[in-house]
Amino acid sequence: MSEKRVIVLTGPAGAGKTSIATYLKEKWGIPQVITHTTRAKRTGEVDGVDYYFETEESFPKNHYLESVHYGQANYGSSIEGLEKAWQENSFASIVLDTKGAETYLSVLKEQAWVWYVTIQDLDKLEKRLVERGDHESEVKKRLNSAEFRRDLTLPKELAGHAEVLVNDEWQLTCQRVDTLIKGSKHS
Ligand SMILES: Nc1nc2c(ncn2[C@@H]2O[C@H](COP(=O)(O)OP(=O)(O)O)[C@@H](O)[C@H]2O)c(=O)[nH]1
Ligand SMILES: Nc1ncnc2c1ncn2[C@@H]1O[C@H](COP(=O)(O)OP(=O)(O)O)[C@@H](O)[C@H]1O
Repeated sequence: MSEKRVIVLTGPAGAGKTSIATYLKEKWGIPQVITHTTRAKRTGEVDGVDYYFETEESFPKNHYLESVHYGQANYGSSIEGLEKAWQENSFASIVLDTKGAETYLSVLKEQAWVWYVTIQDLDKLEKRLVERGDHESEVKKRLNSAEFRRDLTLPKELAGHAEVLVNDEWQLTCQRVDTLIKGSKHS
């Protein structure tokens, strides 16, 4: 398969988008497009690996395919970041909020393969964020943000254009991911 494609992982915070992006890299060698953000680095996060961490001054200097304000911070995905991942592999992944996913779909059309990641019991998202090590005050702000609440449901613009992955049981999610990837290689 030579045509370039990008798996767009979207859905609410804590649903498992980053975990799936890591699995795609480790199991399938699918590189992640690194995006830019002005939010503070969390413990364990590495600049250039998890995000390019930017200041309010440096953030506007990049060339964005799309950018959003999410919670308290700015986030943006650059054309250069996408090209860099595509140089490594014709298949890449990117983690975006649903607004970014809509933009990616409208710009890249069938090159964007949207996966909406969610869980059945949405009340469990808070527990996952706390267990991930996020500061409790940050978790509260995140859960109260309009963007978080918006991303709890699949937007109508993405309905019919997205795979829905219910990430309750990690092993089952891995099996679903494997099935999707194997299927894509025959299409
Ligand atoms: N549109 C868009 N969303 C992004 C970008 N980078 C990250 N996001 C999304 O921004 C939201 C907040 O990300 P983050 O602060 O890492 O928190 P998390 O969702 O709790 O892991 C998530 O929904 C990410 O998918 C980007 O470049 N563009
Ligand atoms: N199926 C699962 N069951 C329980 N915990 C999970 C599952 N998938 C991911 N997690 C954990 O939940 C937390 C949030 O996952 P993460 O991938 O960071 O979500 P997101 O990128 O969507 O915000 C992490 O600590 C992760 O290890």
